[in-house]
Amino acid sequence: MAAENLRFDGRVVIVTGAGGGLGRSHALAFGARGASVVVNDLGGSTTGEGASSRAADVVVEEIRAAGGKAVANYDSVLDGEKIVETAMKAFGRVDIVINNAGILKDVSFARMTDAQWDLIFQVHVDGAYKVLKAAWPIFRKQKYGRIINTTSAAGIYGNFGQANYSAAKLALVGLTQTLALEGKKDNIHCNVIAPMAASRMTETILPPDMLQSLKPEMVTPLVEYLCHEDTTENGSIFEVGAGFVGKLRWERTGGHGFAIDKTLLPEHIQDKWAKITDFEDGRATHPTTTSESMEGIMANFENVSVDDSARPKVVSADGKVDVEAAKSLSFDSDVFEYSERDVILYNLGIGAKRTDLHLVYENNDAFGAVPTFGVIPSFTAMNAVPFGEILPSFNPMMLLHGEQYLEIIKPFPTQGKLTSTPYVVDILDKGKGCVVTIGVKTADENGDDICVNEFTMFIRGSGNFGGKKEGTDRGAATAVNQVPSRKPDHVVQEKTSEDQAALYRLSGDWNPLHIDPDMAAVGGFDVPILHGLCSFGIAGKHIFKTYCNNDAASFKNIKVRFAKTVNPGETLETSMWREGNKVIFQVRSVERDAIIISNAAVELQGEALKAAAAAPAAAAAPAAAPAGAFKSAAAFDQIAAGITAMSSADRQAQVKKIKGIFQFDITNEAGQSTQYFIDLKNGEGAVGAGPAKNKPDVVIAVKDATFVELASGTANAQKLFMSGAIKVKGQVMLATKLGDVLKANKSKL
Ligand SMILES: CCCCCCC[C@@H](O)CC(=O)SCCNC(=O)CCNC(=O)[C@H](O)C(C)(C)COP(=O)(O)OP(=O)(O)OC[C@H]1O[C@@H](n2cnc3c(N)ncnc32)[C@H](O)[C@@H]1OP(=O)(O)O
Repeated sequence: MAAENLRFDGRVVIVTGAGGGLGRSHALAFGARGASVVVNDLGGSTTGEGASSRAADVVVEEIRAAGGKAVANYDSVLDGEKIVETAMKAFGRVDIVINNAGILKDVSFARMTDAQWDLIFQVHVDGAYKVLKAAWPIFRKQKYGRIINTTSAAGIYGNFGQANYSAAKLALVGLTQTLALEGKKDNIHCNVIAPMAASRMTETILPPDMLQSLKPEMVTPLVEYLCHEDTTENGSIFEVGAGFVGKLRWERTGGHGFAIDKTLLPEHIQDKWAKITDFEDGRATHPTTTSESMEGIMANFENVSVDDSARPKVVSADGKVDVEAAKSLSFDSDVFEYSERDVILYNLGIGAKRTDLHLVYENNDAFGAVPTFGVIPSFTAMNAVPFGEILPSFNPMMLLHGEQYLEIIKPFPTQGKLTSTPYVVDILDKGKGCVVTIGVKTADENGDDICVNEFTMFIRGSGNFGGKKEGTDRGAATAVNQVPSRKPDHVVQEKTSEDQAALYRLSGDWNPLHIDPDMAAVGGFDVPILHGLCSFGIAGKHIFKTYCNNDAASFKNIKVRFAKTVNPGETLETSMWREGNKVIFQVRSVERDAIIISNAAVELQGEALKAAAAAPAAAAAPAAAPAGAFKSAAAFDQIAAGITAMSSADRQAQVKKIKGIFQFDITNEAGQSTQYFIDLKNGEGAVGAGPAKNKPDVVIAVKDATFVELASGTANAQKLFMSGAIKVKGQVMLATKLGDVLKANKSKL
């Protein structure tokens, strides 16, 4: 139990409406702690009818019986000066005013009369004013005063049937905050409480057991604390009841500043509504004064935009595009705040499996985003670009993502707040369409650049506006990245899910083209197509795993061209060729045998580059091979890649055409020789020492009679062959032709 050292000896307190409920509780408490109390109560009903001296007298008696000092006052609060006069006559001073008196006239606004409105304002607002107006000169003169006004949750939040009461109660908040400012220099403090307590005013609306826990005595201690001479709190709002005490403050969103020299239309407000109302974007503030409130508005005084005469006009009346004018435009930045959940959602959106713990489990030591995540923070920044103003014609449903370049400056943290700023890089006229490239710079919380993107959009049917056809050379961002003529060094296949676009869009690209069949039809597609950036992420993930050992610091940049659309559910095959510090790649839709990503490359750096430099280059001269083995690792790899690259469905299709048999004589280290073969007859693979059905169709190596399956063990099999541990005595025979991939490699064996 805390020592009761907050005393009010020598202080004089006026408590209005002190005949019962909260007022009585306040009066008794102050009386018990040494204050002289003026117990004011008109003795009317909760709705303001009648008057009697009894209620105040009873409380005065209670205080006196407990050894305290008190006098009664029966005046209406509208006669505030008489209440103050009572205090001055009885005790010679006033130190504290508790404006507690109040009545209700609840009725729906539709049925409310002027009298009901006026009466509530009179008792609550005028009454508080009258008492304070009389006490104020005394407070100022004695350089001391403490005031508590009583508001209500109904005033702060509104309450059905209490339009009059809500309005009056919130008026008391404004009164409090202004008196706090005006009284401060004279040591007059004013606070306002929104109590929830059982009283004559609440007993009709709350159930009895609830009323029991809402004792007025659970509110009064806050009033006592705020009124003590040592308390400095001033101008604050508190919610209090049933033992809970909390302070309230205002919160304002970061908002949006519109240019002050342009006509502001409701449509502009509509466009920015999400930003205007966003409390979660990290820009919200808690103004406590009118000057803090004005700061946002004052800052906008300088928000002079380029108006029609000053702003560079990008598209002329005859539809010509001034690219330099477009480049000179600046656009709003966008803040992207993300958590580990967003990282996981992105990784899942580009096909991460539940077993890829480093991509889907936040507690995994290597947890992080696939580096292609770098497109996500910048994506929404493009919303600030008025495509309609900078392009000759713009129909979002005719927009296709054409190319993407992403340069990673720093690996992405697994959570953070990033700011992205868009700018126009180029606008080209390709005849069939207009090609616009938007750059986006993204910075971390320290203001350091973390990545740069270039989004190239192809707007079909918007070309032929007399613009330039060729863009500038921007190095890796515009590199053509032709694939080498040799077979790929690595091939990875991944079947996308039918639901891939539905999942990927949750990472921020809400374009209906990818989900809504009707919108897809407007764009000329049979079904909603997959996001370009989803295929981009899937391919990036393949390279990240194959060449970077999932180390984000090894991934410098990536550039792709989206050559054809992809439907969710298709199998994507990424073929990769290492050329110096680049991994050139392309992505094929296996089902349609169509290249869907072309002109693509990832530049490596750091560990991945060192590892790649140390590894035998795919195009290097064949290594000296042990007798009987494949002539080079590359030759083996190419065969392996060729076979393993085929999906099961594809293999079935291939073998229907070829009916080929691979046959091997393989001698193990003990010199035992066995003939093995792969039978690709009739669409089924079989492996073993004799024809057998229903066995894997890609097993071609053996050590000590243990099969090594190429689909999962290419590197292992290669090592065994190259080390000479397994000797191929005879030669790989092709009984008949074995499809494009194997046929092309025959000569290399
Ligand atoms: C608002 C905020 C922004 C939001 C951004 C992203 C929103 C996303 O939701 C949208 C998407 O994800 S759409 C899905 C991904 N993209 C695709 O599927 C596009 C696939 N590509 C195509 O269909 C064709 O390449 C196609 C149609 C693009 C071009 O094919 P063709 O018409 O056959 O063109 P072609 O004759 O081959 O070439 C004509 C000239 O154009 C250049 N070009 C071709 N493909 C390009 C491409 N993908 N990107 C950029 N330029 C391209 C060619 O080089 C050629 O130029 P030139 O005549 O100078 O040689």
